[in-house]
Amino acid sequence: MARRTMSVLPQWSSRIFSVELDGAPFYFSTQEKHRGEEVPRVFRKIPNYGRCYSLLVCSSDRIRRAKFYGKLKDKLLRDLPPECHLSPMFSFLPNVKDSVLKGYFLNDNSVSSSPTERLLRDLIQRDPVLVCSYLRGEGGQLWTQHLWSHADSQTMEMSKDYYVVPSKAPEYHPSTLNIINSDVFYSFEEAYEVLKQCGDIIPESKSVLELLASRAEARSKPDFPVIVIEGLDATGKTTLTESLRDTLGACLLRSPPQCLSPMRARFDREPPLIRRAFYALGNYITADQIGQEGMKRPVIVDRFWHSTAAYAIATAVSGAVCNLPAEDSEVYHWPSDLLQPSLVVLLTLDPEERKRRLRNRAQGETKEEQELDHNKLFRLKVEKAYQRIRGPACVTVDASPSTDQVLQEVLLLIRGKCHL
Ligand SMILES: Nc1ncnc2c1ncn2[C@@H]1O[C@H](COP(=O)(O)OP(=O)(O)OP(=O)(O)O)[C@@H](O)[C@H]1O
Ligand SMILES: Nc1ccn([C@@H]2O[C@H](COP(=O)(O)O)[C@@H](O)[C@H]2O)c(=O)n1
Repeated sequence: MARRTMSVLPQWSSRIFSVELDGAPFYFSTQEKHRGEEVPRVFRKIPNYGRCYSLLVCSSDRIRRAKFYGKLKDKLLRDLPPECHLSPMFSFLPNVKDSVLKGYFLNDNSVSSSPTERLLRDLIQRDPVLVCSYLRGEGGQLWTQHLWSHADSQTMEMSKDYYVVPSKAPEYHPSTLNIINSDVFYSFEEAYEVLKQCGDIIPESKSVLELLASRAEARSKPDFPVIVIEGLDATGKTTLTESLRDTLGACLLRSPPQCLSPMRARFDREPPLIRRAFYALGNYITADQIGQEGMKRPVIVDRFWHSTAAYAIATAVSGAVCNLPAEDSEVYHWPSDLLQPSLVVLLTLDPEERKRRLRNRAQGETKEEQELDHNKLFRLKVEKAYQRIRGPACVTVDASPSTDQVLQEVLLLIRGKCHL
């Protein structure tokens, strides 16, 4: 039975595990023989009476994996004894794309191990999750990892035991390895496939697919300039795009487009794989609208692919800004089948002024926007990702002057770049 579990995960012993404590990663790996290595730091922090486990979500069905991972934390927080502490965890093959399994590291300090182990046994029988327990050797000088078998969970028959040993930080932060086609989509087909797979579980997917079925044939490049205005919320995009529309006699479009509004709230509650595919497809609908309107007059677009990619990357990458993929990473490349605007302007604003504008406006914020307010790190990552996207790259404009000054500055840029 243990062999069956291992076949789910080839190269188990080549995997690195990372546990995030207060946003900082602690790495360890496993090996058959112990050669006098130190105990990994994350285990040195476990009190003498503490027990630890790892839970990694693992299924060949990516929708099931995404849905279950989204629910797992709530379930654990609800059902585990209060003395259990959960930390985000990854298991990955160093620098290998798409090799990441996500889950949690569990430190159980409750008196009895029974309630936690009963819950974990239950989980591996019903859900796509791999559980390992970690056993402390005498004197706490050694720890071993035991991968629980799926099938014989009653007796917890173990697969081969491995020693845990410290591991160096990999070149690429593990949270960056699965971004492509899980968080950011680089073609219509890839995003479309995700929503197609959700048809049975999310009825709204069918409505989106129906809208996409009536997409206009791909057109040639619009005759008129296409100008995208990007920026965090309350940086002045609506104000500026409306003024540009009036000044230039342009058509104003947005992404996601109006026709997706009835489905948006539902997709905002879905895990990143599904939510991001929805926004990616929204860009293609907007692109079709741009294609039509751009033959008649200039087009101004309120958010487009920069927003989709920047928010997705910033959410996917955990920890510090330096964990973002490097500037030359393919993660920041524009999808080859998506219309390229003539100019992308990124409005930036001092955080305090942005907060002041948000307070004055006092509208409902999405969860992600509240996160921007509370989490400085997230905001910095979104801004950095915006600035790294290429093909086209964005031109940054300081949005703190008066509305008219910002308008004049952007008009100058448009006239310089687009000959309007
Ligand atoms: N240059 C400016 N100076 C002062 N206030 C501004 C300026 N531009 C916009 N505002 C005000 O800031 C608030 C946010 O502006 P706006 O709604 O245009 O931002 P937004 O980027 O479209 O936000 P969201 O993405 O959340 O829709 C509004 O109350 C608006 O009147
Ligand atoms: N092209 C887009 C536009 C938006 N998003 C996501 O929506 C949120 C912000 O939208 P607002 O309408 O409130 O400005 C933000 O959380 C983005 O994740 C997107 O992905 N792509």
